[in-house]
Amino acid sequence: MTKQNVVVPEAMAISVAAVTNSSPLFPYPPPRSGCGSGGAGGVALKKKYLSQLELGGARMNAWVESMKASSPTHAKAAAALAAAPSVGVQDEHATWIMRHPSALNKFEQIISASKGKQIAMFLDYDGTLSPIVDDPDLAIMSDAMRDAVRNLARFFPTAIVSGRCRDKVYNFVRLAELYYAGSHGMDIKGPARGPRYMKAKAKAVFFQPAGEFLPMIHEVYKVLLEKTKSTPGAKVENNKFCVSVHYRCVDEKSWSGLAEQVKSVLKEYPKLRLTQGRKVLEIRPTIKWDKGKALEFLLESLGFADCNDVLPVYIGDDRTDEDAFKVLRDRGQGFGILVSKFPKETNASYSLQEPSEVMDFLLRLVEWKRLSLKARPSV
Ligand SMILES: O=P(O)(O)OC[C@H]1O[C@H](O[C@H]2O[C@H](CO)[C@@H](O)[C@H](O)[C@H]2O)[C@H](O)[C@@H](O)[C@@H]1O
Repeated sequence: MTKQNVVVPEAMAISVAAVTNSSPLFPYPPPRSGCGSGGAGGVALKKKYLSQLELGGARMNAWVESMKASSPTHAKAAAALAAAPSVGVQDEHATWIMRHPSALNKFEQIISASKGKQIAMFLDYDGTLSPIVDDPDLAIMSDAMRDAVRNLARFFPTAIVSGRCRDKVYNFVRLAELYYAGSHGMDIKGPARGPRYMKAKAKAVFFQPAGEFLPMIHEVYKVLLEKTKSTPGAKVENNKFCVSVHYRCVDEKSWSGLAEQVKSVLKEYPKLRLTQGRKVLEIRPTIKWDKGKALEFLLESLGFADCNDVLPVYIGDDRTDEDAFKVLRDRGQGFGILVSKFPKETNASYSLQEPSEVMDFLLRLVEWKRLSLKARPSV
């Protein structure tokens, strides 16, 4: 195993929480953020765990623990919460909600922060605009959600930022007026014409920072298809600049075998790395590009580089969205909104429980904008 394709920090942090059961928070660390590492105790745990990982044998366990923890819907995680003293759990939940209040409850606060600024919307797809389902090909977005997003884009520049390849996510969303960043931001394309309200500010957008990896990703996709076909329920998805290996429908007993299969393939590709999403292993180029970088790139393309008159709002449910939440937090600009029913460590400022709440939030934004335009004195 070469160094390039080991993603110790994410897997390790997840596993520490999962293995030690030190907190009723669902194990969902923001990658590379250092946030929620648990102070000195957390560092000690990480060190201890790192040495376990270095023992080699434990490394696979770490991956499997991490895979188990990768979706808050995991039955055992839910059972663990149910078994924990309910007062403690409730306290933890209340504390978490205080730190990441509902974006619906704090709508006025969000709006008042947007005074004099153009709101720009960034939306993840799976788990945010469409509910999580077993078959990735059936993650259909409702017509009502599509209408909400269509109306949103009439007032605010709107981008979909997804781990799926751009064509696939476009086929689900089917709104030509949006910006799309597929393959975790490695394939960005804007609409033929920028939004009218952006005047001449917005530039034409097309950017593929991982172009040179295309043949390699395609090859790895084919190898993984072959390699994993002995694992019932495993599904390999070609996302153009990255590959997803789904294990949502794989028997838990086979997870470690599947992780082993994937890692044995990756040994041959030191320029690729492995990350995790919700019951999915993601294989992607080692380039320093993620949803956070895509967000910055889009803001610049929209004419908002180094300027204060924009309020970016990013809504997402997954670990990969943490890169974008962190960018907003570091810039001290705009807000991240995490979609989750359960407390998770996050760089987001606000929370929403599920896609239906995301839709309510988008509808309220549209309604607020309509009313504020109506209330404007005519010149
Ligand atoms: O960034 P996203 O738009 O959230 O994409 C992340 C991955 O989403 C999809 O997988 C997830 O949703 C599936 C459908 O609900 C679910 O079956 C799977 O378990 C989830 O991981 C998509 O299929 C992946 O390619 C994306 O990378």
